[in-house]
Amino acid sequence: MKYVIGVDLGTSAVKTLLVGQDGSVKAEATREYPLYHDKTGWSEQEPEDWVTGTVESLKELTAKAGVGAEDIEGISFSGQMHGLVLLDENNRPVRRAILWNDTRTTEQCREIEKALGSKLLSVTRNPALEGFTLPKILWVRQYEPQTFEKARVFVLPKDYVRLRLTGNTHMDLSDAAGTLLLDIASKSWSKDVLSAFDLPESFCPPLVEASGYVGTLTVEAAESTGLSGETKVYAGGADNACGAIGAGILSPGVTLCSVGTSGVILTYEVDASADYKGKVHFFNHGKPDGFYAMGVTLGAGYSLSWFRNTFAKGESYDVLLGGIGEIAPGSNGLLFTPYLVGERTPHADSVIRGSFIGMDGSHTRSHFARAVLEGITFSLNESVDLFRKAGKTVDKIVSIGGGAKNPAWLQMQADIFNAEVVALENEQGPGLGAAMLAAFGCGWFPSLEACADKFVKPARSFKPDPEAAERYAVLFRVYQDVYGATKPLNEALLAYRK
Ligand SMILES: Nc1ncnc2c1ncn2[C@@H]1O[C@H](COP(=O)(O)OP(=O)(O)O)[C@@H](O)[C@H]1O
Ligand SMILES: O=C(CO)[C@@H](O)[C@H](O)COP(=O)(O)O
Repeated sequence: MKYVIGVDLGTSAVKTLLVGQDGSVKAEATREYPLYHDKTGWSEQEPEDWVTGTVESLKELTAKAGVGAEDIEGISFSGQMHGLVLLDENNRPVRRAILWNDTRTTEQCREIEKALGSKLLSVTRNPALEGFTLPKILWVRQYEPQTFEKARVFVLPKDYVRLRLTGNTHMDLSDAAGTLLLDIASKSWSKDVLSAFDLPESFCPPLVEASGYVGTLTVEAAESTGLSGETKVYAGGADNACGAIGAGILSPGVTLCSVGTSGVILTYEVDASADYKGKVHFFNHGKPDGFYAMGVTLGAGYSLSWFRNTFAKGESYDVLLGGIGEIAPGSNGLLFTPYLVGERTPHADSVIRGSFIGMDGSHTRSHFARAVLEGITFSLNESVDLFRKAGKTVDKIVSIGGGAKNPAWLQMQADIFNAEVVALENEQGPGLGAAMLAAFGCGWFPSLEACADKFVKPARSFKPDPEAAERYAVLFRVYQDVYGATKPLNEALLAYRK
């Protein structure tokens, strides 16, 4: 049998999947890497850590798969979006990458709004948010001019890893869509945006489709990963575009819920005509000519990993969450908002922070753990609510990402979203989506849809429990009030953050 590899360069770790022509996952490997928060609101990673992690993970994957290197035909990538990697004339990073969940750029966002006016939404189809790439470029130019002086081109996280494996620089459209530099509808770098900020077109890498062929592995990359130098490399896409592909969301109808470090509610859009007035993100899909709209919770899986690392260091998620099934919906009056790094949808707010409301002496660690999951899911439900109010039917949701590993959380999602939630055989949607881009690129299937018929394998379905859904519908309104009530308090606390 022939195989392809999907590499998912996430925020917490890189995950690699070896997938056979029949869609079966033959082997998996993963490597974690650190996240640096040197100041409040800052979030950075070392691009070299991504490369080392990817190479080691691929090496483990090829070693344990027991498959001949010549049988692995293609490889593609899924990557955390928006992260700025500035490269010098020798393609070396000039500083650490500034990530999607870094919110230092509020000042630059206001500058972008002022300079572009209505073009911001009509061309880039998105508002200026701290997490996007252009504000980060402007921040480095303003605050680190000597560093910026060395930069010749910018790329996004997975593009840097692919560059190191192939020697070639590219960016795919689905990831370019999250930079605020792309004309989304015409699929080209926007001359208007580039000239407004005096950036040369050479600062942007050549654009390709997510399934576009971009070369083969270098001799060194083949040697260090155990792959063949003949393995074909396909560009890959933004992790949410790949998550959508890996969940089979290639036409309207089914919605995606992804809980990785961030959390996402995503719907397919057939063309660029939908107008959400900037309330949700609007990006190019990894399927050629497709689009998607999505709401984002900045600290979804991150809230749970923070909770575990702070209060149950070294414990597995399964042990930490073991007791939540015995607690009724509502966590005995304990409510959590997951604003640990600020929020995006529906409140684009870099100052807001999280809270536990309603603590009393009866609450155990399991109540807190359940409240964290409920708060994350309520935040995602704000996006579900927004799509429903915009006229979309949200009655079936495919759930992927690390958060989809826990069945109690999947049931909670069904109850809070009041929709059927479907989990797949393998929760690694973005990695599978990347493998599908390689399979499609290799010509195994005439379309991504045909590939999805074979590769996307629904495993379990969770239906809303009417009583729990009703209880949550009432509590959701209380959750929604917490933002407004805690906003002035957080603004007052800002002076105390380092
Ligand atoms: N067994 C589990 N049960 C519940 N949640 C989990 C489990 N394992 C991981 N997670 C959640 O998934 C997150 C990681 O998801 P992942 O999709 O790997 O993220 P990323 O792509 O951002 O690296 C963790 O931060 C955690 O919140
Ligand atoms: O910023 C966004 C989307 O706009 C995030 O969804 C990132 O793409 C990171 O994803 P994960 O690491 O959580 O998968």
